[in-house]
Amino acid sequence: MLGRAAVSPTQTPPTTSAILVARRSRAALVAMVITAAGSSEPGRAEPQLSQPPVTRSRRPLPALLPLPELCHASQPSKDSGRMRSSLTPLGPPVSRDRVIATFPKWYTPEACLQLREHFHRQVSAACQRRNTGTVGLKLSKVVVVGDLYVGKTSLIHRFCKNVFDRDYKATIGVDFEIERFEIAGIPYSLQIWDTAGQEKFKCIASAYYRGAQVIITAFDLTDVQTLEHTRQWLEDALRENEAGSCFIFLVGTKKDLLSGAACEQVEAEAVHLAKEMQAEYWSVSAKTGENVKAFFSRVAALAFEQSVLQDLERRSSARLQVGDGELIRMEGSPPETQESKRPSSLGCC
Ligand SMILES: Nc1nc2c(ncn2[C@@H]2O[C@H](COP(=O)(O)OP(=O)(O)OP(=O)(O)O)[C@@H](O)[C@H]2O)c(=O)[nH]1
Repeated sequence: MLGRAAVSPTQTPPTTSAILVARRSRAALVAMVITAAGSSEPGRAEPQLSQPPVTRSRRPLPALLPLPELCHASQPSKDSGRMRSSLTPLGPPVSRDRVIATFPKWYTPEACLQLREHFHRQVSAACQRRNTGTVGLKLSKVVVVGDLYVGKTSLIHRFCKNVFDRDYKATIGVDFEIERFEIAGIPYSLQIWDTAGQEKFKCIASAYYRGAQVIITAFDLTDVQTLEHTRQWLEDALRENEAGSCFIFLVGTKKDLLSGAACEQVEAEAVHLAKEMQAEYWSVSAKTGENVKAFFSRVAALAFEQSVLQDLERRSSARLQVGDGELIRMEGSPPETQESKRPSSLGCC
């Protein structure tokens, strides 16, 4: 399991800024920066819920800081249903259900970031020519935020591990999973960050918002207050990122708990808010798995397209045409600045 520390609640946890390096069960090597949240002890946080009854088993998790290059090289090797991409000679094969050949569709056209049904023309051409630069080596950061108990962890676990746990274990600080895809024949990875919804861990979690390519704001379809809070969650996440640099998704969870009519009513409200937030809207259920794979495929495809377009743009702007048309390649253009530019052709946030 990536992003989870094997620290028992009974163990005395390391104090502020103690850095551990551990070998994870999925052979990931990560550096874990453990920081105490206020006066609360990492790994011993008691979920503070005003509402639902909870199982008091805890997720003894400190904040985790991955080393992207190590994480990328240390993916889980599940045996079944894998395809080996010709472009990933070093990594294990990508699971069949992570292969995206056609552009995944939106949930509702009323609140969607991209109405196209096909990959961007330039992106398709670049993929066909295998001219996608360093995109295949990139880990795109996805940050999931929202109130406690809305089902952020459950959503990620349903997608990454195909499991659902009825018991609530509060996330302490942050946690992450890495999912590898093959999109239009090109390897691509998402680093999906699960953040704590509890107020007292917000200071830890917010330290990990920076550099997000995708922000997922989650709310519970059965609790309208959590929808109202998404605005604030988004604001906090955007504060740590460059304006216009992130794809934003608004996701209603626990769809299985609502009847069709009740769901439609909340969805109408959520779609309205999504438009204001310039977000794409989805309703999902981690319990039944409804829409979970389709949703993350959409996230991966949009992030991939953006990465390819940015890479093409970065490479073309690094060339200066001179004299009789000879090209000079400029080395060392600042990658951060270039990376953070959203291509206008994507037409989103
Ligand atoms: N019926 C149903 N229950 C769900 C669903 N998703 C999550 N839950 C339940 O809701 C509770 C909270 O889920 P979590 O995924 O732990 O919530 P969280 O948002 O990660 O909470 P924090 O880590 O505290 O921020 C758990 O008891 C889950 O079993 C769903 O799709 N359907």
